[in-house]
Amino acid sequence: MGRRAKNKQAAPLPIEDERRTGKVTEKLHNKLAFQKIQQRKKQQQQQQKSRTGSQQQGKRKAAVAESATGTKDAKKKKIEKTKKELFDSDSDDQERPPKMSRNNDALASGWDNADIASDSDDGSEISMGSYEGSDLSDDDEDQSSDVSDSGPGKDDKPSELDEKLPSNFLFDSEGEGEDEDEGSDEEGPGDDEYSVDSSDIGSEDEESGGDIEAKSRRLESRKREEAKLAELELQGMQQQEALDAEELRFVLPTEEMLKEEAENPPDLSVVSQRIQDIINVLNNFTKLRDLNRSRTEYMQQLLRDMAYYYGYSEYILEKLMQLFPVSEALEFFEANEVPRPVTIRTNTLKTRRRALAQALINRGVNLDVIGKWSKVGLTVYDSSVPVGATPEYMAGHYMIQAASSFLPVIALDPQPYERVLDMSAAPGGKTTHCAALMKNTGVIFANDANKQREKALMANIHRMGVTNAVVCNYDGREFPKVMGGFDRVLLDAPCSGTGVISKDSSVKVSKTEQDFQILTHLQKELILSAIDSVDANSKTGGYIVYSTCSVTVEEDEAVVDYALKKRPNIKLVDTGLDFGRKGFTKFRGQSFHPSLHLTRRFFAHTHNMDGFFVAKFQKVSNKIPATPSEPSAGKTTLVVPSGSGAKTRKRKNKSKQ
Ligand SMILES: C[S@@+](CC[C@H](N)C(=O)[O-])C[C@H]1O[C@@H](n2cnc3c(N)ncnc32)[C@H](O)[C@@H]1O
Repeated sequence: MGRRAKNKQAAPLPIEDERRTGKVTEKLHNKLAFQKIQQRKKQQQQQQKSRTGSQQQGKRKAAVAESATGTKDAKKKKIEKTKKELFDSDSDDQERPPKMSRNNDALASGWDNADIASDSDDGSEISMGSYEGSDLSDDDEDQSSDVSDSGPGKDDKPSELDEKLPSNFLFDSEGEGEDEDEGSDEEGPGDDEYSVDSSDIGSEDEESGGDIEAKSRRLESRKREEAKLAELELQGMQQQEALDAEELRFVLPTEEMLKEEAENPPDLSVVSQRIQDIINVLNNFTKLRDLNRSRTEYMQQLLRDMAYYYGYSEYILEKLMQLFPVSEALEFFEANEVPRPVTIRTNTLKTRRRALAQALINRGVNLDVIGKWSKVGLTVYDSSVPVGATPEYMAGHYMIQAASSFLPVIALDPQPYERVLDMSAAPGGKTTHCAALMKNTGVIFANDANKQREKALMANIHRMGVTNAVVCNYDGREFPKVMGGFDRVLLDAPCSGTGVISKDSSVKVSKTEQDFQILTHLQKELILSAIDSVDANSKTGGYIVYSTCSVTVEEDEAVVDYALKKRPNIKLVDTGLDFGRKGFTKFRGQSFHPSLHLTRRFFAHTHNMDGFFVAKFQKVSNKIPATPSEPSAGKTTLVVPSGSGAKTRKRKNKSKQ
């Protein structure tokens, strides 16, 4: 009791004193334990690094891929593992051969401490230097056995290692609870001071009630020690996570650096890496951000870098970025750099797909069907002959047509003997498709405001053997005054062409804010004309299809939403296309009619076809309710596509070309 009382009063020694005296107190014990954990982690990391080589990118990706929940899971697992290790080390102790004396137990514990100390990089190693190189991290059990085999028992001759131990080492390090610290410097080891773990309970000494009490206290002390170790382990893991996060943290370039970059543009590979880094940060912003920079700043840098890397104006790039989460935006822009597969549509007015495929294969064309969604499409993989100049092409057996261009006609679903208007028809890919579906019956009014482009329209009509088309040249907004009462109207509207950038890269830089204003205004006027040109009482139809080869919301959902508001006598219906993304019902603070989900969006990176938008309306009444003023300007606008994009020019009201 006296010793206990004395030890109770002893305040924990400062670490420096501990080093000097070689005493291992609770504080140092914990410190050393923590250092040991850190050391192990370093070793594991080094091993990991040598396995993964210098692929920093991969590591970053993996780290980013480890989402918040993933990280939590890993943390949980680590904690479980730590607990298990602790438990196992208990088991190890318990599995010691019964012949091991308490001295040996104590020495074994001393080894634990020596191990911890050996990982320390401070002066305390001096007293434990002899244990360096004894990596106990994985071999506690072995070393315990060694001790049991050859280590000093109470009556044994001390081994060389044992001699190097500070005389009080075992007692202090084991008896760390205040009641537990029975060993003292002066008195040296006695039976009572030796560390006893749970395996001792039930041993030869159990007859003594005092012993049991002491053992029980030691057991509790041991548990406390384990809990502390677990806590240290957790702290270690948290610190490691913080270090990892620090490593992944991406610091934005300063203003000076950006100025320097403006004068000497950086290598594209540097910009590409920075794009990836910023996306990583944005995907795990709380953890990886530079605390002095806002999300907006990261976004701005990302926009600048992506615009530079992919060659877009920042205006267009930002507009397109808004459609996707950042990492998907990257896929979108990447897909725009790759040409889409060449696709052709069989002209069923002249041939069948099987016969056409055979004829082309015989000419050295490598092709396949386009997909389940079309019975007339073929994808051309490669060809030893130009597919735009084969005898089959000249004979009008097929049209070279983008896969996405099939979609509005499938949605329109024109029927034989109907009266159909193709409001913006040139150069006629969709007109000739309609004619084929109508089996050259009924009538298609193939209109386009651009006379020049109508030459190609007429050429295609002739080549494809279409005999039910009437070509006309009106501004679409003049319908239905020119004529109306159609069963179906297709408005494949003039647009910015942001869905076909892989074909016409000029869109990346040519479109301005003003262009979008003019285009959307025109689209809104045209869509109302298209709706007004349909007969709601058509026996077979009463449908309008609006499509664009643009993916911007202002040209797509916003125009459709506008039409729904202006013409309550229409409703959106299913397009009949069983793939494609649903249109937006909400976008950047804008809310559209809930039925907008019936519209369909197509993207190169998700559907391997040009970006496209399709909406199908049904007209339920011919009465146009009175609505607020429509967006009619004092002048008409003709949008002339150049390639796939569109150029805008104004002309005086009503003056035809
Ligand atoms: C996307 S292209 C049509 C492509 C066509 N549907 C096809 O599949 O071959 C848009 C067309 O709208 C025409 N256009 C532009 N402004 C117009 C207007 N006010 N009225 C009618 N057509 C217009 C352009 O000349 C252009 O040919």
